[in-house]
Amino acid sequence: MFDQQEKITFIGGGNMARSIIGGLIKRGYPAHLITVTAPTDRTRQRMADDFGVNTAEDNAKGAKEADVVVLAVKPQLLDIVCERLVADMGGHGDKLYLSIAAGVTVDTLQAYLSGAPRIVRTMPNTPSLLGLGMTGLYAPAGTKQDDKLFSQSLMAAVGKVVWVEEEAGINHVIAAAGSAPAYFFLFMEAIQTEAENMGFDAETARLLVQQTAQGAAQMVTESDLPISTLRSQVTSKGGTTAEALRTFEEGELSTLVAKAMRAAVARAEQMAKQF
Ligand SMILES: NC(=O)C1=CN([C@@H]2O[C@H](COP(=O)(O)OP(=O)(O)OC[C@H]3O[C@@H](n4cnc5c(N)ncnc54)[C@H](O)[C@@H]3O)[C@@H](O)[C@H]2O)C=CC1
Ligand SMILES: O=C(O)[C@@H]1CCC=N1
Repeated sequence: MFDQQEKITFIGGGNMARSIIGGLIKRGYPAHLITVTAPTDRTRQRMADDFGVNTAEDNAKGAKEADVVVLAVKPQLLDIVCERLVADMGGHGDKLYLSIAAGVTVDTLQAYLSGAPRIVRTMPNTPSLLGLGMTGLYAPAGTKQDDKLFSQSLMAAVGKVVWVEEEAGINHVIAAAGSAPAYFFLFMEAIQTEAENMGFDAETARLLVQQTAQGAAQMVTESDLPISTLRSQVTSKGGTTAEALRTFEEGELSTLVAKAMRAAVARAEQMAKQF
């Protein structure tokens, strides 16, 4: 599975780092090659207990020996974290830096990392934890093939990957995949709530929604048919689904989804100017 096994340090042990690390360990990446840095004892302890990885409180200590550094802190912290990291390590160390941060461009990262030449941007999502992630990758012109291949194999270990040619494509991946699990969760929450209002207990309402969502997703995955055909197979003429879908149409659901995705892109663009 992993042709190359490098020492990887994750700077930050939050939701997304956890999802990727959990996925990597599940796929057999050696835990002793992974280090996570985080300021709180609790996060470090959980990472060590759950995945058997190394931990460090100090970012530079954790990253100094690494071949690959995954930047997994919030975008607004990246400047201070990166600048401190290279200062404490005495330079960027010519490591491969993989950023998962939304809205921070390669140029900006390079400036934060004292000109580090090996930077790849990735945009994963939380289902990586189950090996069902969807990640977009972007490497600037001139990136070595080895660095591209390693970044790709790392993210492919926790799901599917797509490369984008232009850096702006990362923002489109955010809208369609990075942020999108939350859209589906919101939809599922709404169904669950209304099922409860209709009289189902919470456990049954959750079962109804989770099994249906999983079944629908699996049908899309396993079928060659367009998604619209799968939809029409559920929609009997003059039946119940048609009425429900008509209600969505009246509420302009598709327009609303497009608007939401564009809002995600706009926010990423705004963040790129801000951070
Ligand atoms: N959560 C998601 O679904 C996705 C998140 N991302 C990106 O991943 C990055 C992290 O996001 P989350 O994991 O959601 O955030 P989070 O808040 O769960 O995790 C951030 C982690 O950084 C740690 N941290 C804070 N200050 C630190 C410091 N000085 N040094 C080292 N670690 C420090 C925190 O302890 C925390 O564990 C963000 O840049 C975000 O844009 C990308 C794709 C999806
Ligand atoms: O909400 C965010 O900014 C991050 C990036 C994609 C998912 N979570």
